Amino acid sequence: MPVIAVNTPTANYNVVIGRGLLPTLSRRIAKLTGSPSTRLFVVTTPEIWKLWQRKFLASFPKDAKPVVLLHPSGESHKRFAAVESLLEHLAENKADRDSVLIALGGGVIGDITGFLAAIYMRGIRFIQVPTTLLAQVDSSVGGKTGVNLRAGKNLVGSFHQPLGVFIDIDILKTLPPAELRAGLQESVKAGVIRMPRLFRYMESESKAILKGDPKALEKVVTASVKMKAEVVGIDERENGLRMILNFGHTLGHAIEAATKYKQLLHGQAIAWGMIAATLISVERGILPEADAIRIVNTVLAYGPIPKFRAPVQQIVDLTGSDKKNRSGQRRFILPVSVGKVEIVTDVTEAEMLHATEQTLKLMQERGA
Ligand SMILES: NC(=O)c1ccc[n+]([C@@H]2O[C@H](COP(=O)([O-])OP(=O)(O)OC[C@H]3O[C@@H](n4cnc5c(N)ncnc54)[C@H](O)[C@@H]3O)[C@@H](O)[C@H]2O)c1
Ligand SMILES: O=C(O)C(=O)C[C@@H](O)[C@H](O)[C@H](O)COP(=O)(O)O
Ligand SMILES: [Zn+2]
Repeated sequence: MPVIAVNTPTANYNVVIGRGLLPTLSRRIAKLTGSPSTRLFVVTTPEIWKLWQRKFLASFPKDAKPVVLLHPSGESHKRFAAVESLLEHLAENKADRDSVLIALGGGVIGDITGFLAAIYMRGIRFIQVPTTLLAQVDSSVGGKTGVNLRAGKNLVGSFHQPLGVFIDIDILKTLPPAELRAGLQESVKAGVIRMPRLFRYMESESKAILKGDPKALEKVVTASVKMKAEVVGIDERENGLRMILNFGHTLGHAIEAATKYKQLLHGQAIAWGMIAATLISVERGILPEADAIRIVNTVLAYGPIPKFRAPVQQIVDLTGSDKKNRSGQRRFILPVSVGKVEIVTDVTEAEMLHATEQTLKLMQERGA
């Protein structure tokens, strides 16, 4: 069973990856918290709870069942209002500084629960049990937590590392195919930015991966987590290297905001942004065309990316709210080969508009 250590200046924890982990959680969590009597609070969505509560609760003794807080599904619910109401529930249920929150869900639940843990009583512990592929390969690791504002994605939040991450590949069995694909697109990102081996694997094995073969998924998850653990270990608070994890996000996040978080899944918006960034690299002559073709084809192999409605100029304007910006300068992560990217600050508005239009055209041509 792969165990990947994450070591940052503020925390050391393990990401455990395997099959059949869910029914063994109670023992594992007690080991982490140091006491079987720690009060546990699970934050999850009604859909996930309905599907997985029996397996999740199986290992907890009758008198030590976690308190369950349900939060509605979807990116449009990753909002401050939800945080306030969940905090009230924690207080009503007498959560204290020794209590531990468990995020049982995708990235939305993980980001919200991590944020609750970061601010409730000025900070308590939390554990990630990611249930989407996207959360398993990316959002459950690294301690970025928070919510969206109308002006942009994740504009409020905190860095707060989990106590541990338990990834059960079996839980992906019930994940809708579009969610699986969107998660796989964030894994292609991991390959493009720093893991050419993962990229090649995803390029050649897309059939098995898309079928949901657990062995193939475990490989993808393990490689993606390894890459992320290494990056956040070097740069926990995104002062430099960690920005590479934002490949595809400058325009991707802008599209999510422009479409009010309702038309595309996060992974789909990022897939779109990765293609646009790849086209900028080609136009600049910093990425060989052959590599660009491989990147675009592999991103789209895990597609399609649904059509969305938003004015191109508005998308470009919204990149102005990106957290990577400094002194008004937009930052882009541009591929220079498969497995290597550069962080640049001089992409012009004209380049952004052109790449956005080119990407829209390409999508039309591919019927994506
Ligand atoms: N913190 C980070 O580092 C980080 C990294 C990447 C993405 N994110 C954030 O993650 C979010 C996207 O996360 P996501 O793609 O997991 O989406 P999500 O959390 O919205 O989950 C997707 C949907 O799948 C359902 N679902 C989850 N697990 C299921 C299962 N096993 N079976 C059936 N249904 C299931 C959920 O109820 C939900 O409807 C975005 O808000 C993004 O900004 C954060
Ligand atoms: O962990 C990171 O760092 C990332 O950038 C991972 C991204 O995939 C993720 O979408 C993250 O939530 C983006 O964070 P933001 O700080 O750019 O809002
Ligand atoms: Zn992302």
